[in-house]
Amino acid sequence: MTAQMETIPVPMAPEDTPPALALDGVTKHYGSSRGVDALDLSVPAGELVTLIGPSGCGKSTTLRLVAGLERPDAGRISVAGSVVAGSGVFVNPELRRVGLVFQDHALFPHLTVGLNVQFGLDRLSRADRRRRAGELLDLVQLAHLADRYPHELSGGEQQRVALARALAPRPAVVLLDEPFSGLDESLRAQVRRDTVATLRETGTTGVLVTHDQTEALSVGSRVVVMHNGVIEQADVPEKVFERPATRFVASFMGDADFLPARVHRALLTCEIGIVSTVPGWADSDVEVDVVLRPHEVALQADPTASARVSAVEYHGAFVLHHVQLASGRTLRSWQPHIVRFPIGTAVTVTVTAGTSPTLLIGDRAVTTPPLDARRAATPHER
Ligand SMILES: Nc1ncnc2c1ncn2[C@@H]1O[C@H](COP(=O)(O)OP(=O)(O)OP(=O)(O)O)[C@@H](O)[C@H]1O
Repeated sequence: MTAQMETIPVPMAPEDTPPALALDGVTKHYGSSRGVDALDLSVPAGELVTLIGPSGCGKSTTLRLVAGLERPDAGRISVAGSVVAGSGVFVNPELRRVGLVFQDHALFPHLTVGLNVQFGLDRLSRADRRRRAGELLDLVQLAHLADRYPHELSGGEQQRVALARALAPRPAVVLLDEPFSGLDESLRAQVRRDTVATLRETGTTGVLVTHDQTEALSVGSRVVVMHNGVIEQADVPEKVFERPATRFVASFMGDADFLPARVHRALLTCEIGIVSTVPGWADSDVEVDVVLRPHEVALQADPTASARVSAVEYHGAFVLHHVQLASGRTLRSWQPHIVRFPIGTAVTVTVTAGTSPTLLIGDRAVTTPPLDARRAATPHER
């Protein structure tokens, strides 16, 4: 039988549906320390956004502001079209239609699984509470554990209960703060798949905070990269990885090396030679930095080459080679597990065919030549 990949369709909201979550110039400072600054973000209904950035970049502050655990200094937050903070409004957390799932699950230890899931449903009748909790426990396949207490569950089961509890009141948006980081590696991938499937199945809008680049890229229909309290880039995963908007995003989302380079007559060259053509840059002569990722860098043993393998890291399926160029700069190259050049091997370094790398001027990516880089092509170049 042929294996088939199952794709889960993302529910599309009607065009006139307001975003499930909108942040408009949201700012929060703690004394002289910047929590977040002028955040703008719109999350359409049904979308699962991942929020990633280094420690202290403002991820938790963003979630806390949306949940109503902090008040913004400026800006406005709307949930499903209603302002919940800003413009003189502050809606209390329990009235915001925002669900929360934390890393430590934060289940009530003295309540059974069933009662944990019923917790936020106090406006329903007792019978309706039980029915709704039952539906959610069915959804996360834990109905048989409804009478257990949290300490009688595995970490993965506790995480599913926390998700069921967050979804039970039909929130407009669920915030998930590193929900898988307390789970061991073997369980993590399965719980992650189950969680994403549950969110998709229920058409729930989610904002998931993670430290893990692979998780951010594989789970999010959009990835929001934060740095120093601001959003550096918010885009589909392919764009964030393949077309990073800034030097920071290029280096934070995956491995990246940077080499000084020049675009001259639409040819991108750097220390390793011609890298690619750059359509649209025919009239430019400009210094840039080129971003090269290890999977784009090819190596070939060549005793006459000036580059040397300086370190080799075995990663199982692939072997990461560090190569020192004549200038002393280093590039990295992924090789399949059967290729392992000994340290000191002289190698020719090229860029794999079809690569069109990101170019940076200063810390920003550029796709068109800067105006002052246009030059009058000399007659013999025409
Ligand atoms: N209650 C607070 N008082 C003072 N400063 C705070 C407070 N909460 C957060 N900060 C500061 O705001 C900035 C953003 O913190 P935040 O917790 O949002 O970062 P984070 O991206 O969630 O980090 P981590 O990944 O480590 O959890 C940091 O500089 C932090 O020190």
